[in-house]
Amino acid sequence: MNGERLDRSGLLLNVAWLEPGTVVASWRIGEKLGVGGYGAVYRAESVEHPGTFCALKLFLNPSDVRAGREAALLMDKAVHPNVVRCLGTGRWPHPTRGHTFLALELVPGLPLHLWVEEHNPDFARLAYVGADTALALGTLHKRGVLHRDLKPEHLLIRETDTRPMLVDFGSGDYEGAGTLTETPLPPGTAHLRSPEAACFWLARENNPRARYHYGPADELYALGVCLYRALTGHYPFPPVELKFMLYLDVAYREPVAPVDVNPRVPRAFSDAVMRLLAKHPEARYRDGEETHAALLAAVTFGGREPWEATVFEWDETPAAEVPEGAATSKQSIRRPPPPPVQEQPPPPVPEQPTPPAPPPSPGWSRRWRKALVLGLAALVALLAALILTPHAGRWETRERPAYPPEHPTTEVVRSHPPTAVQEVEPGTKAPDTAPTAAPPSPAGVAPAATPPVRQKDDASMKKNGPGSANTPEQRTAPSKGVSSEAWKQALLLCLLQGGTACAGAQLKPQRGDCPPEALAAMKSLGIELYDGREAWLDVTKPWARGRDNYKDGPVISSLANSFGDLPEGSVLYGWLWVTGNGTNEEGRKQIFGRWDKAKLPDGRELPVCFNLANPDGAYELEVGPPEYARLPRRVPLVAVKRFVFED
Ligand SMILES: Nc1ncnc2c1ncn2[C@@H]1O[C@H](COP(=O)(O)OP(=O)(O)OP(=O)(O)O)[C@@H](O)[C@H]1O
Repeated sequence: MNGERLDRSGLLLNVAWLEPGTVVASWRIGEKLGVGGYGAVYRAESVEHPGTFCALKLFLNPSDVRAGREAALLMDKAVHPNVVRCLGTGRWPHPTRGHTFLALELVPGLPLHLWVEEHNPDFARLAYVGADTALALGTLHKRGVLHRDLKPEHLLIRETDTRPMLVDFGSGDYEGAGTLTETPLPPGTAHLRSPEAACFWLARENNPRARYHYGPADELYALGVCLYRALTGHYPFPPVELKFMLYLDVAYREPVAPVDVNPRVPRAFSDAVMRLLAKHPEARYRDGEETHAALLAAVTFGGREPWEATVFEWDETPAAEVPEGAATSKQSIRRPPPPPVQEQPPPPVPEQPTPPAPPPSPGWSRRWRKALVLGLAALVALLAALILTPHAGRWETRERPAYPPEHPTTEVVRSHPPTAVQEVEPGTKAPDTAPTAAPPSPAGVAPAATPPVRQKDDASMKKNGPGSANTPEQRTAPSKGVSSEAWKQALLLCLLQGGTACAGAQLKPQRGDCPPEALAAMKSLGIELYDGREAWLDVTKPWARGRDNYKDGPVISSLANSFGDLPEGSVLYGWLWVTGNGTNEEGRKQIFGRWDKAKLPDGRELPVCFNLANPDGAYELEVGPPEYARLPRRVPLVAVKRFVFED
């Protein structure tokens, strides 16, 4: 059938319903392979070269800008053995006003989730699929290409060799590409959004100017969701939930570990997926390459038996039900029940000394209250799990502004290489040698401040012996139910991940010199020592109005005004010590805080040494309960050359 006869304008055709035999350019339409929100995909045969097939994707809307974007990516920037190739493109039925079509390499096979449920592969095969996908994503990311809509439906497993093939780059992004949406989040699928994206949306849903910057860490999270779905037959959080509730879950609720949904899953596989699903991007694998290596290592060193098992149990149809004449019984998988909704401990919400600010609208008020209660519930419950030991300390002594020489002559002892420059002063108690819980740092950037020292070993860290649970990749996921052990592990995880919504163990700030790299970085940024600015204390609590409660632990802040060449909005990574620091001479409660890394809006990361303090070095704090501090949203900070605390 000729397209011109179907619609002369070439604009009003419903290309999702083309009859088999319709000729589109030089391709004859066959069976429909799929219809998505933007395009219909058909198996098509070349008219000129019978026996040559392609997957012909026709965009439903002739003026859809995704078409050009997908063609540009598939024919140039995203060319990769794990990405479907584009053989040609054009418009139909009108050569300029018609629907854009892409002739794509035909991938005979099934999307990831259906492939697993149809073929029930062994775990090793699935891990290789995950590893290959991670490596492909890593390569694309290095080229500045992001898929942005990674989901099981867009990961086809090629029938012939089980190679994972990425399809649908219509939402993809690359350097110089324009924006596709006028909403805070870029195009994508709700249940594959990362926690940081969900958090961004929760805070800025109604802000027409807010734009989330989607990055490789979001994509690694989405890969984690795809693998979770493959391993368990379910998503970490039910996609059917209302978007608001789903985003709350994604942002703040720990998913049940795959091994706790499907006990057949090898522990190391489950842990790797949980690491991809970490709430904090820096607790995930650094990139696709690291994810690839981790998955391969898990298979290689994991012992053959668990990896040779099939993902699901086979559910044999009883012989009596096999239709007469059938050669064998039809096998299907037995899918485990969905992840149990993790019980949360009752929220012992502390009294609010200050009345909350008036809400913008009744609807919002209810939402934010719910978010706040959920967040506080998690926070208080997690904190209750650890025994805290108080520690006394004092604010840094101020010195005259002067940059020390690039390489200070002071003798320094690197007691926690490579994370700190720590000065041990005569008569000072040596730092605890217990495992440290430093905020994660990117490779090559040494945090300026000495990592906090745990005063008490966490039981969950000791339990499994050396090397078993003190890094995110080694942690044991919380089991079903809410044993205090599970919460302790969750707490430890949160600490390592840098989630400020999580409570912290009692940690001790240590004195130490600001590392030369940080001093040099601050100098190069034109930041004067002891000069100060302000920061929005907690970017992960966007709903916080007025003051909010803080426990010991990592904090992610953003610069409220430019500081030298450090632009406003730069992200600051730091740590708060709010408990057990005693009171100052006026009886005010003392807290410590410092930031040791800044991430600029252009993605550069630089070590810094910023102290939480106003220019006088003393922080005004309301007197409050001993175990937390009520801190304002906006706090002062000051550039320092040493962190000095008295024991
Ligand atoms: N090259 C291909 N080979 C085989 N099947 C394909 C190919 N490309 C796409 N498909 C099938 O067609 C479906 C729809 O394709 P695609 O996702 O590109 O369309 P879309 O309208 O952009 O979808 P979405 O709404 O998910 O964005 C896919 O999920 C897949 O099952």
